[in-house]
Amino acid sequence: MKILLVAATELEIADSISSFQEFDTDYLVTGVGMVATAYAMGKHLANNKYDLLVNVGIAGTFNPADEMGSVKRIVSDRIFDLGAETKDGFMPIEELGFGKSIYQERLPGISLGQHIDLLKKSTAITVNRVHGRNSSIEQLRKTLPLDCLESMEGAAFFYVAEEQNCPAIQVRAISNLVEERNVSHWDIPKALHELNSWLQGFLRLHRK
Ligand SMILES: O=C(O)c1cccc(C(=O)CC[C@H]2O[C@@H](n3cnc4c(=O)[nH]cnc43)[C@H](O)[C@@H]2O)c1
Repeated sequence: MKILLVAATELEIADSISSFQEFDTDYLVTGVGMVATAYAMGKHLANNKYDLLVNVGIAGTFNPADEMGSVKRIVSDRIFDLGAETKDGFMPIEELGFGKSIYQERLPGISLGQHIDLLKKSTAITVNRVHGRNSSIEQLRKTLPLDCLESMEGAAFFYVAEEQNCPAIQVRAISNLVEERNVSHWDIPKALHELNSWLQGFLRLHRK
């Protein structure tokens, strides 16, 4: 199976780069955010074809019960705030008639086995501005499922996979609770360790 690993930063996959070389697997570092992700993927996929795209990274969680470092499979991801403000609220892009904001994992008739099946499934939102103020987080909690993650790339990754009609999965390890900004609470080393352990196991099973 020809796989492309996609990550926002080199830091997120640094511990697996020797495995990519060992298993002859391509990887793409896009830069942080939806615009950088869509541009880098579109450019790369114009000249390269894959059987599976895999987006990996760290993420924030809205669920205080989630353990730092836990690895989740994002099955549905929404471009947050894509739409228009109205007098009393918000009109999503779907209602405006200009497209959609929710994108899904894509595994048409493909089984990737237990290594992916055993991961806990989650939904996510993808943001340009990381939530870090109590008032906006409290507001958001009223509308989101508790089991929801936040990243800065995921929905853009699924968008490009859909445009390219290519199978795609997204796997993220939790580095922080979405709370009032306090980076000292984040556990990026644990998230990176768990993410890369998962990734190396996955590559071993799905090498070319
Ligand atoms: O310093 C900060 O406030 C800060 C905020 C968000 C992310 C970072 C990073 O250094 C990592 C960038 C990377 O991490 C993903 N990520 C991790 N946690 C979250 C989150 O709570 N909300 C949104 N994105 C998150 C994101 O996908 C970035 O690519 C520093």
